[in-house]
Amino acid sequence: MAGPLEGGVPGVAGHRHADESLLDDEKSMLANDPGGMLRATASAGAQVREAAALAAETDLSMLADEGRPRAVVVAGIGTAGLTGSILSTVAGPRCPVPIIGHRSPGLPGWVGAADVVIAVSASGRSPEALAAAEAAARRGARLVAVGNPDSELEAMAARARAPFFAVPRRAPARASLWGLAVPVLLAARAIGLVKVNEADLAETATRLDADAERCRPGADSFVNPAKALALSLAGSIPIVWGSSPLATVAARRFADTLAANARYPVMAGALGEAGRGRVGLLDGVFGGLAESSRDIFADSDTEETSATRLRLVLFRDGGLNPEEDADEPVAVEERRADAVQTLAERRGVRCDVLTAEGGSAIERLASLTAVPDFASLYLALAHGLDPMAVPAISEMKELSNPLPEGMQ
Ligand SMILES: O=P(O)(O)OC[C@H]1O[C@](O)(CO)[C@@H](O)[C@@H]1O
Repeated sequence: MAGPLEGGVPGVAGHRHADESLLDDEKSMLANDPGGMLRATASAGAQVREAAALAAETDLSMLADEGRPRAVVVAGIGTAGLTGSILSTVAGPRCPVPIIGHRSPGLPGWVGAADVVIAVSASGRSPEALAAAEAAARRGARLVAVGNPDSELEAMAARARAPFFAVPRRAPARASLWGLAVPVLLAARAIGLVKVNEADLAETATRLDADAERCRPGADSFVNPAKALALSLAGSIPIVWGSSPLATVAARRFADTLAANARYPVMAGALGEAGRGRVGLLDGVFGGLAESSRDIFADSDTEETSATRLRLVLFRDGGLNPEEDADEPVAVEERRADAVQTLAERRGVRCDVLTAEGGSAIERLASLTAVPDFASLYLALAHGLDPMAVPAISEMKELSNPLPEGMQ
């Protein structure tokens, strides 16, 4: 096994090869996760409950009173930005109002008084969310803000007399997905765009709790689906495809957490789109060609057996009310998912399948994010990486942000 990187970039340390034994000992795993990402991820169910309680205390009457908006813009970056995709998929294709995710500072030029802007930022200070909130207030759009209490975003919402969901920041944004997403959904519910009810939220929270229990650090790999998924992806280039729009949101989320926590390069997207192009990867040097040149009797250190390979992760979603809810018949999505599994099998590319469960869109989404979230943490830990501190993100901020005045 390769040792930690030496003499490299400060703060960049870890093992080139995943070490399964690092996932055996709960105590040392927790020590290797000093920022508490495992604990924060296990709080997903509690985040749903807390956000639902928060919404009950937030006065959203100003949103509801002004009736249906022309469009809803969800502004934010990273995990905050993903909440826009979540809202869009929960609202479904029959939603009468366009829902637009906006991930750069400010707002599109057409946004005005007829629209609703939901500005989301876990820290309450991303330039993307702040500039959107400021532009929304200036242009007279209805504004709702979601983020850290006592932040610039809260102050901006107060100045604009806009509702603010104060989501306490206890972990990095990527471990706070549910705390950010639920207020966005409940703001959209107040304007009649989604049908999330209290039972859906309670069932989603219960499911997230149950998955956190199955994926707990003390559970061994053979009973812990997240450790098993992490080890199955170790050393590979994962491809994550979603069979439906909802499953695709979960696939993109997995790509984000695998990249930020485990620092793995991932390709993710909709299977429908992939089937017209990217599915060709299965035939290429990391796919079928790598598998066909593998010598199963060779020493495991030889180039042939240790070559980087693709691993397919397929998120399947049978759909809930296919006739009413989807543009594409579920049977088509299912046939496509069966087909890609056959393609992978024919080429010897390993495929892990996760199937959505639950009675509402939000619960089905949760059922496709819980195990993968934990898997991204276990993959980081198996490589000796701290899943929280990402030197490249801090360095990127440092190098790209201008120095404060007087320090140039
Ligand atoms: O939700 P925030 O605090 O606005 O941060 C936006 C994004 O920026 C990061 O903090 C990285 O700088 C991500 O982790 C996060 O999703």
